[in-house]
Amino acid sequence: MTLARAVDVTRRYGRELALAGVSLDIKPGELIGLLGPNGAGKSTLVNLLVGLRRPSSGTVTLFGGDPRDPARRQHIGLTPQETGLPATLRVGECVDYVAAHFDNPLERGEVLTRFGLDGLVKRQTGGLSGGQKRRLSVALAFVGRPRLVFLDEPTTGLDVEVRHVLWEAIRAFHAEGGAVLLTSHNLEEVEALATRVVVLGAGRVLADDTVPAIRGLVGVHRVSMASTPLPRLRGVVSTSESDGRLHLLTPDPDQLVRDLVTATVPFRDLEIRPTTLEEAFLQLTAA
Ligand SMILES: Nc1ncnc2c1ncn2[C@@H]1O[C@H](COP(=O)(O)OP(=O)(O)OP(=O)(O)O)[C@@H](O)[C@H]1O
Repeated sequence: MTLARAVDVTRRYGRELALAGVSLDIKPGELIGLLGPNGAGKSTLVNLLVGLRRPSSGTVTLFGGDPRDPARRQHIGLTPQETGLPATLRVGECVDYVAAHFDNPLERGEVLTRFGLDGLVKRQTGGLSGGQKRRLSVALAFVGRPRLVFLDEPTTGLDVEVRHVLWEAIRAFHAEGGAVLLTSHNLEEVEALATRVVVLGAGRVLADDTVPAIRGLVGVHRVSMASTPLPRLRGVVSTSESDGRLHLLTPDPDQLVRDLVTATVPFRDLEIRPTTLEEAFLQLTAA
């Protein structure tokens, strides 16, 4: 069963082609990280899936029907990239207002506890900090007990502590069986949360797989060491230096280590690890 589906979707804004033939299925229990550089088309894809915009061609379905049908939207939650909260409304009133749109909403107290907003129930939203406002905006997506939640850059601009509160709430929803599509520029976030990663670049899907598989697509390892300058070595695709250590990317780390030994390079503290999602992402989107 598919919760949301885009089939060969394009979307134009005038001459701008924001999506150029994108297909995506979201199934129950998935937590999908939608990654891509600025302007890749992430928000456009989210807006099509939730029925805020229509595709120029291709089809989009939500719970098997038209995403613009309010009955289909009863089962989704959404936090757009930019949200506004009525400044004079209190936090508790905001939750109650959203809850009034649903048949079986979460308890107000439960929503506030999950998102670390206890104690703010009587505070007007205009007086909240940026992090508190964002937590409330994300919390409101969960009020109607959705089956599928769309979060467009939920943690951008938040400090580590607040980000982790949101991560825990998203994880708890997912653990209870909820599905999530999350766009993010924070690769650590996608690596920490997502069961599946979709990489968009210039309006196309560049990769769609698990985090380890996306890393594997790039097929390089990072070999790091403390060392004096190195001789030329075979198979090194990039070299960088930080904190007195050299970092080499190579598809064959075993051969590289053999070559280092043969060349009697005086290395120390050798470390070999698979590519991070960030390294894979940079290579995929640079192509
Ligand atoms: N309302 C609009 N009118 C005209 N062009 C638009 C509109 N919305 C988006 N675009 C263009 O479509 C392309 C995709 O934009 P979109 O916002 O979907 O990308 P994104 O991946 O979400 O970017 P970001 O990470 O910066 O939020 C961009 O080139 C953008 O300028």
